[in-house]
Amino acid sequence: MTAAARLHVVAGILRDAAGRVLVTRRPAGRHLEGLWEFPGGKLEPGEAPLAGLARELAEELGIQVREAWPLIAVPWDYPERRILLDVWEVRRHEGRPRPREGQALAWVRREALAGLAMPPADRPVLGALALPDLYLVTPPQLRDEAALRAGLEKALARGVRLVQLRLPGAAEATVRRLAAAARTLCRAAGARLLVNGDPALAEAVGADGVHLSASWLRRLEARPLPAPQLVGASCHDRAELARARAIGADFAVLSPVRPTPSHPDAPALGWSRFAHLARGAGLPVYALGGVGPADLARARHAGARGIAAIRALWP
Ligand SMILES: Nc1nc2c([nH]c(=O)n2[C@@H]2O[C@H](COP(=O)(O)OP(=O)(O)OP(=O)(O)O)[C@@H](O)[C@H]2O)c(=O)[nH]1
Ligand SMILES: [Mg+2]
Repeated sequence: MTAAARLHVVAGILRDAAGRVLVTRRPAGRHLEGLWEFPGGKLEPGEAPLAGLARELAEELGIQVREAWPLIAVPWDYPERRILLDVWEVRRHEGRPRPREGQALAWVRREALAGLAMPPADRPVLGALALPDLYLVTPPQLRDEAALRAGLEKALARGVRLVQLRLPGAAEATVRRLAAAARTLCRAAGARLLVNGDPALAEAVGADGVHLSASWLRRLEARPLPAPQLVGASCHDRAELARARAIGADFAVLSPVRPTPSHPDAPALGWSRFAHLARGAGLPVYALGGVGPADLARARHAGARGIAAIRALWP
């Protein structure tokens, strides 16, 4: 069966002023009855996803969607049906959500969603929601511990919550020393630290996970570290994204979106190619390569989970 044969389901993430997320409970007598879900439903034939989302949320909640961007599209096979769960974050809407179909409705803190009984297809959606918008990658030539501390402290103070320590060509002792320093700072700020390279080394230094280079990604048959440790992967094309999803990576970084001084010869994807690849990836994708925080809205409309950067995020 091809992707086109899947039942295309659109669902929306709505937040209240306190940042809590809206979930509704599937009524008795329907598929997966009694489970909590994100409001939404099946697309009608020929309907565009955003139009379908607006229709479903008007029908179920009585609200008007004004702006939304894609979060993640999860292909999922239930024994009785195959779906593409296409989840959007609603940025702006009008009206206060009311249960128009007799369904129970609850606003839940993002951290508490994992404790709800939700359909299994929603697991990757919770993973995407738990990731931050910005992903800092440390500068490749960095070897000095004081410089690392100074840069990291500033970046963390500015709100960075996910950091990749990337030290290409560094000796293992250097990786261990710098990772220990970075780990202390990241922990104190509530940020997660991933180490680029060998998963065993990332685990040994007490990082929160590993970031796989494309060559590590090629070598692995399965996810190298169990959850809740994070596994990220560097990807440049559709095949690498498919591999990242196949081994169960938590997210991918897709590059280069734009030409960068560090990789002047690598052909840039551009936003439309990025959007095309990110859309079908089935896992959260960060945009990397000549992008910065100023590109966040554009990246999110193109289906990115967020932006990853060295220069634009390193103070
Ligand atoms: N809306 C929504 N549907 C989900 C989620 N997760 C998930 O697996 N689904 C599945 O996607 C499909 C949603 O379509 P729907 O809401 O129109 O469900 P339905 O078949 O009960 O509707 P119907 O009674 O009108 O035919 C169902 O199979 C549902 O189990 C989710 O978070 N939100
Ligand atoms: Mg529905």
